[in-house]
Amino acid sequence: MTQGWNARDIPDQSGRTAVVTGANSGIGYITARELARRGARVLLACRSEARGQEAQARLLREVPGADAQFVPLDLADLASVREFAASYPHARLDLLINNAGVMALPYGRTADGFETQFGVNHLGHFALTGLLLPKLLDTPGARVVSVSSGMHVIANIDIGDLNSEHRYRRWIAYGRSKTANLLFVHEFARRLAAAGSDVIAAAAHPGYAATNLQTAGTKMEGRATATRVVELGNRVLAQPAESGALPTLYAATAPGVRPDSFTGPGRLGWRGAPAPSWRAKWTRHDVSGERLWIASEQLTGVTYKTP
Ligand SMILES: NC(=O)c1ccc[n+]([C@@H]2O[C@H](COP(=O)([O-])OP(=O)(O)OC[C@H]3O[C@@H](n4cnc5c(N)ncnc54)[C@H](O)[C@@H]3O)[C@@H](O)[C@H]2O)c1
Repeated sequence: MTQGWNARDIPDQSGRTAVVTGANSGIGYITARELARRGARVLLACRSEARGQEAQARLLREVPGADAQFVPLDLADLASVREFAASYPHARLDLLINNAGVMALPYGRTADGFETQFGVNHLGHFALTGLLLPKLLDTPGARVVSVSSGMHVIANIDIGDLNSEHRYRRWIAYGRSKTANLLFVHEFARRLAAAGSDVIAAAAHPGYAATNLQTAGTKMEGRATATRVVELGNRVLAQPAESGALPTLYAATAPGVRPDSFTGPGRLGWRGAPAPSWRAKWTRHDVSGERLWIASEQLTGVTYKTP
């Protein structure tokens, strides 16, 4: 069914409004650009003003006449998330693409004291989605796509140590944050169905795509050799960000996408056309999903108001 699906297959998005987090680079930028190319109004929700403005200018060069605007959003700061949601200017929100992410960083904390990977990849998006939920519920056919990763398979969440305070292993923390993305989608989809809402919560996995993601940590630590090795891997093994964005674009726009589905990069698991992706059993665990949800509400102070 998804055989050979590519960006040309994105249905017309005229009249639709999309928010893409982390839209200044990599998969987020391509996602924003292709949605805009199909006629969507796109808000580029980015942390850095300079990079956000640059991305907006680049997008307008690449898609002349596009309706694309940078809006500041720092997912590592709940005040910024609240400000973004409170000043959201449009009546409708058709697509919320929870794409921004960080990977394998040295231990750090967000402005609110959460471990950075859990805080940005999961909690920031949890708060953002909850605060924008009234707009999503008011928009027929709205979808929320969370960009997870095949790397979720390396770690289940540890509900007793969500901020990795007892022990921090950077890759495990990344895997946990990506499991949290999938558990969030699972529990959100369950809650939406129970409320009789037609909002679709789905997840995507880009495969291995050459972006800034892989070198952010090594650059932060000044590890030049490691950075070069990772860059070589990106050149030789990875697919371009254009291909990495396809599962997200598919989950966001293709007809027939199911709630709580996980679209990945095809049979090989790391590149190829969008297809249903394998996911670890623990990402569909109802009790875990509910526990993570309750903890996320407590940590962020954001309570979801489903009808
Ligand atoms: N590239 C891959 O191979 C790959 C594989 C699996 C999953 N992913 C996922 O894809 C998503 C996109 O990553 P990418 O590969 O395009 O990397 P990228 O580094 O190019 O993009 C990540 C984006 O997130 C933004 N971001 C980081 N911290 C933020 C914050 N505090 N507030 C707002 N924005 C913030 C960055 O500025 C950047 O724009 C991530 O969620 C990542 O985990 C990527």
